[in-house]
Amino acid sequence: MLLSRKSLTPRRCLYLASLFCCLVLLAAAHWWWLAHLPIRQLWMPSGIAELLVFLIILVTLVFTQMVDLPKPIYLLLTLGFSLWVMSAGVDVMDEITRQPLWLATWGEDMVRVVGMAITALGFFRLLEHFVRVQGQLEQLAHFDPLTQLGNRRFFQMQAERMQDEGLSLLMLDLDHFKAVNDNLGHSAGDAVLRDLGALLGRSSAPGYPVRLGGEEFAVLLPAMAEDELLHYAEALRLAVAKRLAPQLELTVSIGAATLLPGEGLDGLLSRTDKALYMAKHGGRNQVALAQREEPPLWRQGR
Ligand SMILES: Nc1nc2c(ncn2[C@@H]2O[C@H](COP(=O)(O)OP(=O)(O)OP(=O)(O)O)[C@@H](O)[C@H]2O)c(=O)[nH]1
Repeated sequence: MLLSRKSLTPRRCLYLASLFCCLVLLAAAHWWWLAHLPIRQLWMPSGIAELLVFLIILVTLVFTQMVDLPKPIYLLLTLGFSLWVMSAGVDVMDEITRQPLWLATWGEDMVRVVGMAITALGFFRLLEHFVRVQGQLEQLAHFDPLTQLGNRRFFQMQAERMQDEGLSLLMLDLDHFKAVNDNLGHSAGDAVLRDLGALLGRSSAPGYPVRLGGEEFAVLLPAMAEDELLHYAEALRLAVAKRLAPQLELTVSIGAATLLPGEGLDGLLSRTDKALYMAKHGGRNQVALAQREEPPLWRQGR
């Protein structure tokens, strides 16, 4: 929850209590020291409007104390609202008793201008903070933290976006990756996945490489003819065999498919997945092209 009483720490309560005391002192000063000046009516429309302004700023200040904000933003908003609420208090008092000019000028106008300026600065900082946090959330929601590639959600969004124009899909799965983890440890396995992500990022233009999960990756491509798609996938397979941790001699199996007329994304995914399965069971380190009715065409890569 945005507003939480937990944020209202004893220190913040003490601060609010001090501010309340200042406001009471301000009212008392007007009552006793300025009582000789002509008394005005608070219950005129302008008086009620000023009372409302005072209350709105006061309530906003209290709410500010109930939100967990970065400290510099919290301090700016609290200082700005405090000055502003004091000036609004002086403004309300002005409706009860006439004030000397110095008080109306310095206690009201100047303090209000400074308070509003500091509050505005606090709000700019707050907006900057929200935009930054929004970017971070977007990154977390759509990108895989290990490889920095898009994740499954990004894949789904991007595939839906490209669907109308037609699209081709490659699904890639590292061969015998478990052995890397088992022999060299999980962090070595992570490093391999990171390197594969970087390699796909460099080699997948004009496609969108994503990590679907584990050691399974995909590349979304604009629709390609079968020959072209095979050629592209083959180049990617060779790039992995040649450049991904050469000392480990890692390879990748690839399933490839192009969206057929009237076919949905689920159909495309299922065909590509089957083609990948066939590539694995055909001996790995190869590309298999999926077709609608017929069994996959094989392309031996060794
Ligand atoms: N280091 C690391 N390993 C992962 C991650 N996600 C999944 N794995 C590992 O990936 C391995 C996948 O193993 P398998 O499904 O047996 O596949 P494989 O060993 O590549 O064998 P084939 O796919 O049949 O060639 C498992 O050991 C998982 O623990 C990850 O984020 N980091």
